[in-house]
Amino acid sequence: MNRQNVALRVDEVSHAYGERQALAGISLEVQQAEMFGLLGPNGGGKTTLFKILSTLMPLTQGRVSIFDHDLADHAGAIRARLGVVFQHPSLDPKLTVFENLQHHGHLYGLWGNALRQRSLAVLQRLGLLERRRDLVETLSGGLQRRVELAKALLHEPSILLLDEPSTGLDPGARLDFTATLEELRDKQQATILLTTHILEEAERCDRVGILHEGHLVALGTPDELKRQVGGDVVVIDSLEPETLRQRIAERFGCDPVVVDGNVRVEIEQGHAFVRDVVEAFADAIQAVTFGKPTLADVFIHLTGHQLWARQEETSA
Ligand SMILES: Nc1ncnc2c1ncn2[C@@H]1O[C@H](COP(=O)(O)OP(=O)(O)OP(=O)(O)O)[C@@H](O)[C@H]1O
Repeated sequence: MNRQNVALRVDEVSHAYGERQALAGISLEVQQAEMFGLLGPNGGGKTTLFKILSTLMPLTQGRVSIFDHDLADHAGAIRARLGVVFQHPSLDPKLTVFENLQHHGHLYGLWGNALRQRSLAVLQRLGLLERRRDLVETLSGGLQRRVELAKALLHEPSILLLDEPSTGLDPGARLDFTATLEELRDKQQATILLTTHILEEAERCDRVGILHEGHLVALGTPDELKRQVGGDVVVIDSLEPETLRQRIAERFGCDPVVVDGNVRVEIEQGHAFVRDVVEAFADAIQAVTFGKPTLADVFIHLTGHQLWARQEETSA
């Protein structure tokens, strides 16, 4: 990694809420013009780290620097260089898109023609110019998120921090929003750090850090992380998973595990294994799925747990 181009450096950051250790010695770097995703299940520590980085919560242990400004000493200077999109809506629904931007601009000391020109430029960049006179409450969820982004960009920040930006968006709007972020990275050289528990969003980041119980359990490009999982992933639904797990281990000399009531095998040549396992244990198998590893498989591989509960998977 080129240390010259580091935009954000997190060094051994820990945080405890009373007895509960929410972050345990997190270190990572985000490069300029990189889109970095912090992926993790609920409770992993994403929001805690996000709050520290966005200066909402004091840093109690470790170091954070943003463009070589130390967070502990220069929180004010850092705040001016951050564009933050929070998980919860921060727009006034009864105002127009343009009015929302004007109010936000005033908070950053922008006024008059300069603010107007900058608002129009940001709206243009995000494809919102035509909608500037619309009340925010009349916009779709996806468009409202884009207005949040416009707000965050108004003071021309050096780094964008986004907390679960696509939560609540339908898959189409989510793809659209991620494409907007990619465009900002590619055309404006924007540095982006986002938290997410949505796989598709993490897959499109340049690099991903996986947070689990306050620890950074993996860090790398999505492809690098997926290569940590050996071969293909076969998941077998069985009424007696533990018995089947043992029988498969004995018969095939592999190392299956039971995760959430399913037998899970990481194996090369998964398609051939599926054929063989079904032939060998047809009586004990309800269903089999097989595929290339995803980041969810990386998480299981590293922690032995699912990234999220089943019902969230379908509704996310
Ligand atoms: N204000 C608080 N007081 C006490 N414990 C807290 C507080 N905020 C968070 N925690 C705990 O710290 C741990 C990390 O929480 P955090 O909100 O950072 O995780 P997260 O990955 O952002 O999860 P989520 O996606 O649910 O927001 C969790 O165990 C959580 O219960």
